[in-house]
Amino acid sequence: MTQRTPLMAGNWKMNLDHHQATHTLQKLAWTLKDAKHDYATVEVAVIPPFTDLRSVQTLVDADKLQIAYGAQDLSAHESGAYTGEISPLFLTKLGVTYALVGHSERREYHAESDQLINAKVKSSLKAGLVPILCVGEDLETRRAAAHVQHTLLQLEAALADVTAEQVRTLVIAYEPVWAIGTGETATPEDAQEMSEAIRGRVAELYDAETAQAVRVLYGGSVKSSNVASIMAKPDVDGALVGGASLDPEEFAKIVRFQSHEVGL
Ligand SMILES: O=C(CO)COP(=O)(O)O
Repeated sequence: MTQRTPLMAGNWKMNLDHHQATHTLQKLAWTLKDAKHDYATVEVAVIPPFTDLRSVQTLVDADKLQIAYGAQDLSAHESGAYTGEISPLFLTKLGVTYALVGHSERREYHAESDQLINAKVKSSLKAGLVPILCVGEDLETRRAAAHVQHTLLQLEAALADVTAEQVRTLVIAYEPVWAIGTGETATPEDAQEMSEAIRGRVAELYDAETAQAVRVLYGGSVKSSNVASIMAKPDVDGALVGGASLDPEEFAKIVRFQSHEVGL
């Protein structure tokens, strides 16, 4: 069985300018250093706004930080007349590791279709970025008990023409829309049900080895007080954290969930 390294990724959304980003990242790095955090046991990533990425890169390089960083979105195209878009190649040039693809806020406010999300998954993989593919249902869909079917359809559409080899490197984030920024968290059982279903569908679409390699994160109101019980579930490999990742001490506690068994 493949050993999957847990990943804690902080999605800053449209918060923190490049000065604030530097301070926040510095504080996160110091807090984790003080706690003697072993990055080989739990990987850490921050996902700042585009305008912060160069400053983040400079700090990571200068202080030789082991914290990875990602982009919140990217273009499906490499270059050309696409005003306002960011090429995946520009991101790799900045040392970016991850790219969020299909976050629910992009799906909702920018009407991103499954087809576009599939194109972005492929453009990030082509550029050598690791997509963090976001899937998840809204409240209405959950109330209708159609959440598993809905989320797996999003998954399948996003993975069209993506090879098993590529999927093994992928991160999938299950983010139920009703739990994002609401303080409402899915139960650990909800997170496990969907993570297991996602892994099961990857096994059907590809093979068991691929399904064992892919990392599945949970996202939606994750805090230091609820992360440990969610991480205790066998198919949950980490968290995509919004609001709580803006506070470096709180985010460090989330990263260090193994050292404080809160909520278990
Ligand atoms: O959307 C999220 C992360 O991408 C979750 O946000 P919150 O942790 O603020 O609910």
